[in-house]
Amino acid sequence: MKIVLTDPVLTRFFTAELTAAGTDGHDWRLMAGRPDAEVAEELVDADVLVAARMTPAMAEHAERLRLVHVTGAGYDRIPLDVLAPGVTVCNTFHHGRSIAEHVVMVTMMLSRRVLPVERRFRSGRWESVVLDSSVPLGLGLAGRTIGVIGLGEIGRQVVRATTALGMRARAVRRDPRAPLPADLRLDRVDGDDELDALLEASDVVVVTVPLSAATTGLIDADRLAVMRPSALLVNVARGPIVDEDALYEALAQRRIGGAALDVWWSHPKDGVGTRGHSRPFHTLDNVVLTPHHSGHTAETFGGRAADIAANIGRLAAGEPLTNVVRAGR
Ligand SMILES: NC(=O)C1=CN([C@@H]2O[C@H](COP(=O)(O)OP(=O)(O)OC[C@H]3O[C@@H](n4cnc5c(N)ncnc54)[C@H](O)[C@@H]3O)[C@@H](O)[C@H]2O)C=CC1
Ligand SMILES: O=C(O)C(=O)CO
Repeated sequence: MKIVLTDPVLTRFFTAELTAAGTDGHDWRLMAGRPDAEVAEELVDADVLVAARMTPAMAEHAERLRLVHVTGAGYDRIPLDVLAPGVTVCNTFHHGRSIAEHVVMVTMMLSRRVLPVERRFRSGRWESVVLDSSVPLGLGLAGRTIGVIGLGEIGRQVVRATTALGMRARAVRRDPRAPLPADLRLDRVDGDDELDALLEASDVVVVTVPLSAATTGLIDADRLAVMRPSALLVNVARGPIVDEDALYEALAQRRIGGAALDVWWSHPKDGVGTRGHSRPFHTLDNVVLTPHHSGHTAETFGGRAADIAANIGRLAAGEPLTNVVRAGR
């Protein structure tokens, strides 16, 4: 099979793992960082694309394609409506713990004012930041409430990690009655129509739902207005789930306590700029900003490479694939 790989992280660290595990002998084309037009040309006679993103032009001309293996969980950047009906789309997981650890880290950075304290200390000022009336006193996490929007791979690991620190957790999910693992210590699980109640009650709100028509702009000005003035918003899912202008205004006017943003409204490859945002979030001191970095660990990518290799082996052997998000007809 001809397999086109465009994911730069998998290419850098896991090419050997991908090309082993029952997939030897295939014709791998490593195209990370190459222009979209070149990738599209390479896909004309390819069997498999392993990628985080695919343009409609790539999909239009990929006539031999049988499988698009997304290298992450979200497949919002795969043009399902343009892909031929025979193409199967699979995704991968293994990121839940790494992202939950990131959520704990950035929540603590915000609640304990790590960035302003560290910046002052670097500039040679030892005196306690708490004596500066412009910097609110740090807050501990134990006993505070974390509100998790979505209870999939990430949401569940966030609940496990934060309740282990003594936080109280509540969540909204589409079907609040569906069974959940018994070890999840949740005070309350509501349907997604109870989102406002979660926002009102939470000290930390974590966004972990996929991007879809239903979740675009889910956290808008009205929803931000419901949040507590000290509340922190952590978005590790996708940028457009939160309204960019409304969030910037809420942070700049200190109507919420702070935000940790790992995901953005635009992506460098889309040609919209390299910061991922059009409002100056990088000038605010109540934010922690990371470039889609929350899942970047050896554990995440090692697990993903193994899953993708195994699925390619199954495809070659004519066996059923795992993690199918759209079955080719
Ligand atoms: N920052 C990063 O590096 C990463 C970001 N992501 C993003 O996070 C999203 C979630 O990832 P996982 O938890 O692994 O996916 P998942 O598929 O395991 O869980 C998503 C959950 O959200 C629920 N959901 C969907 N719409 C909802 C709504 N309107 N209200 C409440 N719940 C809703 C689903 O039923 C599901 O339980 C992905 O789709 C992706 O966009 C995923 C992995 C890494
Ligand atoms: O898995 C995903 O959806 C990501 O965003 C990147 O790992």
